[in-house]
Amino acid sequence: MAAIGVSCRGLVSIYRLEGYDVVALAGVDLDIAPGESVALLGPSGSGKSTLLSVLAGLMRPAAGRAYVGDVDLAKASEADLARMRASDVGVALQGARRNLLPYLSAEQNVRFAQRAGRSPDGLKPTAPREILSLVGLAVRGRMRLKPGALTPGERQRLALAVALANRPGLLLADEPTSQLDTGARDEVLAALEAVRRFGTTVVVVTHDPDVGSRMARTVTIRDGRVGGEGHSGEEFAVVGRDGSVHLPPDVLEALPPGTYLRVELQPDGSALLVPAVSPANSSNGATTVPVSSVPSQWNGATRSVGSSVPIVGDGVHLGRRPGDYYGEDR
Ligand SMILES: Nc1ncnc2c1ncn2[C@@H]1O[C@H](COP(=O)(O)OP(=O)(O)OP(=O)(O)O)[C@@H](O)[C@H]1O
Repeated sequence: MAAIGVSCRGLVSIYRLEGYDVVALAGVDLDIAPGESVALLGPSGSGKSTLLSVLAGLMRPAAGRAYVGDVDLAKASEADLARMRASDVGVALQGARRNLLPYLSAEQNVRFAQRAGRSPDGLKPTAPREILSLVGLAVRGRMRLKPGALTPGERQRLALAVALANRPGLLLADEPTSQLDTGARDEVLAALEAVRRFGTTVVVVTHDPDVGSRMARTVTIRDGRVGGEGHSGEEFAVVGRDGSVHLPPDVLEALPPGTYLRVELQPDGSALLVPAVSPANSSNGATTVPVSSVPSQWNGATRSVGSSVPIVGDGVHLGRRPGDYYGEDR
């Protein structure tokens, strides 16, 4: 199946518990192009796994829009979601063993997943060996082994193979490298890269910054929203639809919540942050936060925004276009 993209606009996701609700996603705006490879990073509890669950069609958006290809996850019928899960989207849950049947060999696990799912377009399923070869497991001796006899890294790659059994256009993997040593982690990363080259969009949740640094794009989720992005190793804050920007953690230390700021647009189109002692007395003691020259991006096209950049917290609005990226001053 051809690679499938993702689009979220103001995506809200809520766990409804007895007596109270937990807002796990609080307005995610995110586009992932078909064939991209993206790592979702962020602190524990920030909403990464919830986002994965929504994209997998396992949880409905409470508000906002989310599309996987042309499937509208808020409006799709249960049958449409089941179809999407069976053929369009492959999911590797956290913990390889949760994805595998312990009494079947590696090859049989893939074959079983093919029977449980549905071959795209009614085509004959791909030979399990071909899928196992994609993740580096098509070695006869290994294909015949049961999950318990494989190494942890091989088990994780088998979990990916099972998720790929029906050749989905989008692979979602939750912490595929957790608890692996460096060698096994690198093999899993190589397998994910092979999957992407094969023409599958890859979205991975990870705590491991090293894993993030090996993916072309990282998206950091903070407090249920997109808090920043990394492209080719460079970090950017992202202007949200409401004009707000998450402060990067190191800037937040210098400008803690509650800090009053003046945001000054410069003639060259850049902007400065000016912390103020108090709004009533902002001319006394105000200092300028130095910011650096960076490009910003809009829909993938790089354009210059000038010699300094704004870094502002919730409630401070920039009046720039939503989705603009700003580099952090380092
Ligand atoms: N089944 C659930 N019931 C209630 N609240 C939940 C449930 N799952 C997650 N949450 C809450 O939703 C928020 C987001 O959790 P989520 O698991 O998506 O974050 P995460 O970034 O994946 O965290 P981690 O990295 O620790 O897995 C957290 O406040 C969490 O406590």
